Amino acid sequence: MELGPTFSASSVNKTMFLSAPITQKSNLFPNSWLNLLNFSSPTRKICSCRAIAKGSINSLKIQEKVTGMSSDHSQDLELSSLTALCPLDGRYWGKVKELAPFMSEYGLIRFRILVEIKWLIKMSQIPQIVEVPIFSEGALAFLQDLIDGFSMNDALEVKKIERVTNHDVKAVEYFLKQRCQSHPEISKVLEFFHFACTSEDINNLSHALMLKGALNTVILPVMDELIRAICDMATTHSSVPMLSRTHGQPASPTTLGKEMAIFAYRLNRERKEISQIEMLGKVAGAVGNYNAHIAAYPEINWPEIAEEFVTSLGLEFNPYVPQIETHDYMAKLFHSIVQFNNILVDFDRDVWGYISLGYFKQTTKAGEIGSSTMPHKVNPIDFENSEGNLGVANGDLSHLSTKLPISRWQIATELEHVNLRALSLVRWLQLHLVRDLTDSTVLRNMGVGLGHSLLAYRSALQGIQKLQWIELRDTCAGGRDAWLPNPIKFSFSILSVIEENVNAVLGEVNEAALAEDLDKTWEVLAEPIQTVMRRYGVPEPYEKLKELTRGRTVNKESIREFIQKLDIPVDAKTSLLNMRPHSYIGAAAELAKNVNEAINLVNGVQIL
Ligand SMILES: O=C(O)C[C@H](Nc1ncnc2c1ncn2[C@@H]1O[C@H](COP(=O)(O)O)[C@@H](O)[C@H]1O)C(=O)O
Repeated sequence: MELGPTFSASSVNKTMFLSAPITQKSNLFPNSWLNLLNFSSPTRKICSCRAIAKGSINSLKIQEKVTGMSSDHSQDLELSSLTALCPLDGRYWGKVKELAPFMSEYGLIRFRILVEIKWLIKMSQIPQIVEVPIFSEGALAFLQDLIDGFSMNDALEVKKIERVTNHDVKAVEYFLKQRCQSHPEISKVLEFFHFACTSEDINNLSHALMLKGALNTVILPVMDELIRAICDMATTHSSVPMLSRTHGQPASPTTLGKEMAIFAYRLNRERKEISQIEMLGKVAGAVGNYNAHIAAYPEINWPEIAEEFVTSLGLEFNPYVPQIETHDYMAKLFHSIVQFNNILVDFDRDVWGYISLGYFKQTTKAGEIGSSTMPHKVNPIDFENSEGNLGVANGDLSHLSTKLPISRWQIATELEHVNLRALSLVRWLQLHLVRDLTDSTVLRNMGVGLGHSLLAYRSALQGIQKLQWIELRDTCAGGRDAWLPNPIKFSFSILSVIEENVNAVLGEVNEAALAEDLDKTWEVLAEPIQTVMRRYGVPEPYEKLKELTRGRTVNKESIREFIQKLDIPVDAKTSLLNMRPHSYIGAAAELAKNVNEAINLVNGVQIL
């Protein structure tokens, strides 16, 4: 049960070639053909490279001589977590396997079985179809059992049939007919399995159900967990002052919590979008007009039946379709997940930066290695893993969302501009196909995009859990209460401290470091001072502050001296004199504290 398209050991001959750069040109492919291949997803690169590889046996032999490695290991290899080409099915299986019941080949067959059976039952409920009488309780239970009891052996049986039919949906139909042959009631209506259907009627409904199941059961709950964790960071550290860095330079202070709240807010908004996307379905036959249905039973209102059926599966009805469900909702869904993932990349990079600045310390685990050569290091590998996987996920999901809504005819128009060789291929396709199957193989990669997303969410969560915030001790040097609201927490990394004494050492050592840090940025008060001066009509406030601060060393004394000389009301002056970089945080603390109410967490809301 793999998340990526299956590559059996025997089909992965010449595996070594899969690492060949995709730009490598082969004699087998004219350049113009290479232009036609859209290599935007890793899995498709592999498929295409396999084709290129077939013509490259000679270079394999050369490679063998150079490396001294035997090239043909593939003969001995069986598919396992060590030989899987897709890391989701190998290295990361344990972290993503919950997706497999939905997103694998097994999952697809399972849902096809469900749809075919439900359609047969629907036929039995249409009064005009007298040939399929209402099923008895026993027959219904028998059919339900085929759905509920669907097993790996059943899936293998379907695959066995597919090896003969070379048609994956027909294989499911034959499997069901075989299974029901012995049932006295159902055996009489076997030909009403897949009645008037085209394969896409079964496929599109299965794909929608697979996606809905995977999102509701696995993806959305983990997204929620992640948003909750970031919200917790926001509220817990709502009042921890932090220097902002616009353009990487010290800027007006904020709080760490408020910066986290931004991410929680953004992620939550995208998550909400995802849960509001309507999953569409169709069951309108080979070209979307109920042609076969009407030919057999002209008296039935088939569009109505189709709508009833699609909605009974918990999906929205799409009434205007060609053969395929047009995949627009999928494009929207994958785009939204890409957007969610992009926000998370932003989060990962920011937290990575904060770790690097020493704002966070990461907990260590006995036995774990940070760097193979620099023993002191605790690398932010979880955030790096998350960012990397989000990139892979977005590559896949972006391709799905841009490719799926396009059918053969639009592609033909585009390709006409490419070159004449392409044109002749496309013309051939136009003449010979009423629909193309490019979506079929691409759709098998939904699990790849979702799997890498899931892995990235889990890595980010793991990274967050490892972040350690060290509470400043009450014993810290005085003066703190003047500028820090309680409870005060601040974190910082000290890469070189002795682990066992970490808390004791940090409380003291970093109190000094913290004070020094704050004293370094008194220039950030230039903004509030010049703004208060504007209020009280002091001429050229900006210019005066600029003269005082820009490119100069500014400290508490020089700032205070400047304020003392200002011709502004006493209250305003006192308030400015009391201000410190740490307290100049605006509404950041309140914004962070209120994040839960502000974003109206959609935790647990599922796609209906
Ligand atoms: O109801 C139909 O089948 C109508 C037919 N259109 C098809 N619709 C859906 N599936 C079809 C279609 N045609 C083939 N196949 C089967 O799809 C499978 C494609 O395999 P892959 O490229 O690995 O995804 C692979 O198993 C194919 O056999 C048409 O002629 O319009």
